Amino acid sequence: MSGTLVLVRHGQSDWNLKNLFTGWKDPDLTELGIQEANAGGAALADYGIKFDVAYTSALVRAQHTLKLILDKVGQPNLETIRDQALNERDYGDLSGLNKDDARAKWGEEQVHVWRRSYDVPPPGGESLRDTGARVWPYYLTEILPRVLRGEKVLVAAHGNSLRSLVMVLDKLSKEGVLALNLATGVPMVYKLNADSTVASKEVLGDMSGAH
Ligand SMILES: O=C(O)[C@H](O)COP(=O)(O)O
Repeated sequence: MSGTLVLVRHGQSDWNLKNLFTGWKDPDLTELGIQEANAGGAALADYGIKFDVAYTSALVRAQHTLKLILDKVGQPNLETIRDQALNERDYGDLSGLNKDDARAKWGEEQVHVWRRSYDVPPPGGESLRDTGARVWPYYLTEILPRVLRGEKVLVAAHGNSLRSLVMVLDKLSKEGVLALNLATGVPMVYKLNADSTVASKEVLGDMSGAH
């Protein structure tokens, strides 16, 4: 057994609440999002984990979530690395549009394909494959070596940047990833084998509400 990798999607953002495509836009957390981040931190505190390092994106909703979690686990000054490689998928021309308006304009199926498929990008944006093409190399070169050295690593990021990682860790197919949704603020605790494969996965909360 090597180290521990904890992945958590940011809490609800202001644009999540307004049902707007967000991508690389930079809204902060709502009051509910703050509560969700605190709940995720409390679950990790109850789990009894102490982290060696934390990673997050260049976007404030993930950075704020991370700060709240670190406060809850009693590590407010933990080494934290921010990198845009962990940013949410770029939603391109859809950024800022209401998701229901988009469904009315382009149809339910087309919007679902843009949001959840593996290799179909939204107009002017990134597909999940495009997102993974920046997330996975960053994970391999920066994060995984520290986990394999036995460190406990926390990553606070986004629904789709984390879906691109979870897809590989959980060995999901292109078809399987269509149904993968990550709830806001719910930590996923991975223990890895020496060969970087997943030894165990624990979800510290209710992932069923994810959509
Ligand atoms: O970027 C966004 O709009 C959200 O963070 C994720 O959106 P999605 O769940 O529609 O992919």
